[in-house]
Amino acid sequence: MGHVVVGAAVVRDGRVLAARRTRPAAAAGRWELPGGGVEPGEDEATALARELREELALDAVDVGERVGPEVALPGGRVLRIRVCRTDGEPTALEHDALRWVDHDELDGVDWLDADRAVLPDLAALLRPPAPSSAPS
Ligand SMILES: Nc1nc2c([nH]c(=O)n2[C@H]2C[C@H](O)[C@@H](COP(=O)(O)OP(=O)(O)OP(=O)(O)O)O2)c(=O)[nH]1
Repeated sequence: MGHVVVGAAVVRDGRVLAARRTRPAAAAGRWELPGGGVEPGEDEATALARELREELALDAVDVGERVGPEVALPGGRVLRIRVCRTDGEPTALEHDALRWVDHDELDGVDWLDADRAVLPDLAALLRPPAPSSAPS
C-alpha cells in the first residue's frame, strides 16, 4: 500500500465525475473522486490512468494539472487530485453509482471527508465564466 492516493477530477462540460463507494462500510454510500493508491514503480499519472481503466473502463485519459491542496488521510497517506479529461463514457465497475456534478451541486454531495478540502478549488474549476462586462 503506497503513501500517495491519487484522485481524478474528470471534468467535462462544466461538471466533475463523482463515484459512490461500496467499501469499507464506513465509506459505503459516500462519494469520491475515482482513483486509488500509487503502486511502487508508478508515477502519479500512470497510477491515475490505471485506476480509471480498472474502475471506470476509461482507456484514453489525459491526466492534467493538480487541483487543490494535498490532503492528509488517516493512516499517514496523502490524497492528491489531478484534472483528467477524456471523451470516453465511464462505466461503474467498482462503484455502485456515478454522477456528473456541476458547480452548484458540489457542496450538497456527501463526499468523503478528505474531499471537502478540495471543494473550493473544484468549484473554481467548474465555475461558469462570468458574463463579460465589456460594453456591447
Ligand atoms: N480514490 C479515492 N480515494 C479517496 C478519496 N478520498 C479519500 O479519502 N480517499 C481514501 C479512501 C481510501 O482510504 C483511499 C483510497 O483507497 P482505494 O480503495 O480507492 O484505492 P486502492 O483500490 O488503490 O486501494 P489500496 O489498496 O491502495 O488501499 O483513499 C478520493 O476522492 N478518491
